[in-house]
This record gives sequence, structure tokens and C-alpha cells, in this order.
Amino acid sequence: MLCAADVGPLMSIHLKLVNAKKTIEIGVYTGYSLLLTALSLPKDGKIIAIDPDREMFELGLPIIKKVGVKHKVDFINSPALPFLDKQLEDPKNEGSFDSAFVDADKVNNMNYHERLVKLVRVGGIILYDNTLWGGTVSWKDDLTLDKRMKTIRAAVIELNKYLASDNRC
Ligand SMILES: C[S@@+](CC[C@H](N)C(=O)[O-])C[C@H]1O[C@@H](n2cnc3c(N)ncnc32)[C@H](O)[C@@H]1O
Repeated sequence: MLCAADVGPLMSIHLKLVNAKKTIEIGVYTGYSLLLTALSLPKDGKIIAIDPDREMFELGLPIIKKVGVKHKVDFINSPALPFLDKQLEDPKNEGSFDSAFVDADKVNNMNYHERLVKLVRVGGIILYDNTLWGGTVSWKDDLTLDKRMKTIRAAVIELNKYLASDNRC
């Protein structure tokens, strides 16, 4: 699933606000948010784009090539956690990213957050998609949701609460 159409311009504004040049994206799918990010970065900008599903990335790749931003994209065909951990093995990578966008398996959002806070520089930005999870985070309970929706809602609520109290953010 692509992020919503209005997320794109919002992302673009945030990227420009922090003068983002080097970014990381977790959850690429067919590359809609990746394309928007690539278009928002300067000519020598770089995006490390991570997704275990190469097939979907390749479906959208012709568009990324057509608009001339392929040189900005470094696709990593892997689940994100092992890649982030590898990056953190080298202290030089700490604070080396200007921004991150997270739109993957929501149950890992807290794990991504802990790693991204180290990888993204102070004054950079970490963006999470789906923080309202279709509005369900404001519901009194989750009784009418199926098991998958319940699990994701709980993970999103946990992240939102954590972010609200995380004094590093
Ligand atoms: C909602 S889609 C991403 C949509 C994309 N950000 C956009 O707006 O165009 C979620 C993606 O997360 C990927 N994903 C799932 N688990 C992942 C993981 N552990 N690490 C990285 N990506 C993962 C899926 O393969 C899927 O392509």
C-alpha cells in the first residue's frame, strides 16, 4: 500500500525544512514515497531505501528512472533491522542521516525508532506513516477490529505514547 497522496507534499516540506541530503526509508513497496523523497532532495542527495520485497521496488523503478532520480537511490533488499544494526556497528554512521521515513511493519516501529535516533543527526527528522492507523488510535477499544488490525493499532499507540515522552525528540 502506498502512503496517502497528501503525505507526499508534507514529506517534501519536512525534508526541505531540515535541508535533507542523506535520508533513509524503511518500507519502499513500489516507490511512491521514495520518488517523492528523491524529487525533494538536491541533485547529489542520497536515499538508502530498504525493503525485503525487490519485486515491488522493480515495478515502480521505471518511473524513478524516467524522472531522472535513480542515481539518488540505493536500494537495500533486506529486512530493515539487520541493516540498521550493521550501520550502527560503525560509529561513523551515527548522526550521518538528515532524515528517515518509516512505513513498514508497524510492530517494529519501536525497534526502528531506537536505531534511527542514533543514525539521524540532531536537528534532523524522523517521519512515521500511519500514526493514526485509520483513526483507530482514538477509539475507546479495539473490539471490532480483526487480529492484525488490533496488533498494529496497539503497536502504533505504543509508539505514539513513547514519542510523546521521548525527550530526545
Ligand atoms: C506500506 S508499504 C510502503 C509504502 C511506501 N512507503 C510508499 O508510500 O510508497 C510497506 C512496505 O514495507 C515492507 N516491509 C515489511 N516488512 C519490512 C521490514 N522488516 N523491513 C523493511 N521493509 C519491510 C513491505 O515489503 C512493503 O513493501
